[in-house]
Amino acid sequence: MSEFRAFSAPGKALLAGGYLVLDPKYEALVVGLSARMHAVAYPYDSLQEPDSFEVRVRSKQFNNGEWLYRVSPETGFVPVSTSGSKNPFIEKVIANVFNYFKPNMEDYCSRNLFIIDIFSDDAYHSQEDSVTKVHGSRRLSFHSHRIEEVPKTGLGSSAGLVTVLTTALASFFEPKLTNNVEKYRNVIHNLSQVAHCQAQGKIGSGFDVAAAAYGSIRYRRFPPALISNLPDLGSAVYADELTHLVDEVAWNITIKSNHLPSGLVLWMGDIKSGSETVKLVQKVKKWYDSHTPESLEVYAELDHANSRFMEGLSKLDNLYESNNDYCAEVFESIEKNDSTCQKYSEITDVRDAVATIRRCFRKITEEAGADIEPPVQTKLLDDCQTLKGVLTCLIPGAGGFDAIAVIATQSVDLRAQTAGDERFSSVQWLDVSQANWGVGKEEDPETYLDK
Ligand SMILES: Nc1ncnc2c1ncn2[C@@H]1O[C@H](COP(=O)(O)OP(=O)(O)O)[C@@H](O)[C@H]1O
Ligand SMILES: C[C@@](O)(CCOP(=O)(O)OP(=O)(O)O)CC(=O)O
Repeated sequence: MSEFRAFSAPGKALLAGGYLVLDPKYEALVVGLSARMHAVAYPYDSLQEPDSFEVRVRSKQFNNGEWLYRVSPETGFVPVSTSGSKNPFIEKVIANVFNYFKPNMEDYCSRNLFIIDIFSDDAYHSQEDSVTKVHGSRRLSFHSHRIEEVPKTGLGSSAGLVTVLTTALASFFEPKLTNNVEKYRNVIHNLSQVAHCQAQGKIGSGFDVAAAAYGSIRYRRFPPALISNLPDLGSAVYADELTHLVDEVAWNITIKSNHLPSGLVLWMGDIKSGSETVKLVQKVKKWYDSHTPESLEVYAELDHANSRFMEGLSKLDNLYESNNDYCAEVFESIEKNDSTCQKYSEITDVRDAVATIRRCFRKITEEAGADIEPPVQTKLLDDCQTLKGVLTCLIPGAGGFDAIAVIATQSVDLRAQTAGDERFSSVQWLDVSQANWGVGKEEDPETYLDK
């Protein structure tokens, strides 16, 4: 592939299945978000030295946002940084894409320099200390700090980066990929899961990478051993083992396309407080292991409530598609958010399921000492629940202090409804909503190019 091409991958919000999704027994609901990570691949260029590849990844929105890595067949495509700065996510993507495609130097001797630009939409990061500039024909935020120093909003920037960079890098080796990402989606997903786990140094559930690859989905995880059993990068068998895992091994993963009800919109509130997911996961695991069989019962209740939540959303989606008089009554009731809501099981089923989920998470919060739904978030969610147009609201993902997710009717404007209301002073509503499609080609790559 020799012309400019661009790709993007969505962010994520885990709406049901936090913690349980770490166990393949349980299914989760993760929604793709309109905030996307973008990658622009430039035509091949050539290095003076014909015995290795150089991959240059530039993130111009961030200070020192450039990473140069050299790889060669002789060293098992182990990336060597030639720019001084390192980015583990970029490094592992390069390592795995090259080990999967195993290019030989003869085929690429005059096209062994790959240049890729990365862009991230505003919602992924705090906009403090940034300026908005027109780049190409896009308005982007440019930060005065390094990417590692810019506060995040937890929308899955690393999962989106790994997935979109895997896609862009693979497009240098597979010419047909650019115009048919769908055909290579599974390969992109598998390579991205491996790279993301290796870069993070841990094997999470992978829901975030799955959402970046496939969009809004119902998700059941892959067995961690698939990745932990891989040999060390650089070993003589790594490339073959990786290819076997990506192409031939059954991952036993569940990825079912899903979406929020058409008549409803997802609002994400950023609370500008941090949450340490790794520490929360450790505390919950310790609680789970030390409180059996009660903890198993809590998980079973959570799983049942998660399923009822997902089914309730599907029922509302079908109702909205029916577009009949009863549908109008139900959605008008959500708009009013008054006592009439009690008349409609389509509303009460979803709210009862979320109430059970929240109650179980508060129980774990108390018993495990893990702030999944701490009291300040309970108060905020209870206040959100009273707002016009709100169907339900919850703490996404691992929970904590940093975010809330609200599902509301299309016409509602939570910014206007909460402006000046002290109860919501800690909330910054992100300019993001649900977007159901995964990694894909962008039709207008020239819009990323600064003339
Ligand atoms: N636009 C970007 N350019 C380069 N690296 C990025 C970019 N966005 C995210 N990253 C990488 O991902 C890391 C953040 O990943 P992580 O801590 O998992 O946050 P998140 O929850 O947003 O995925 C950053 O420190 C950086 O290494
Ligand atoms: C606890 C989890 O099940 C979900 C964490 O969801 P978040 O969306 O909170 O994840 P981060 O963005 O990494 O903080 C861990 C997992 O599934 O890997």
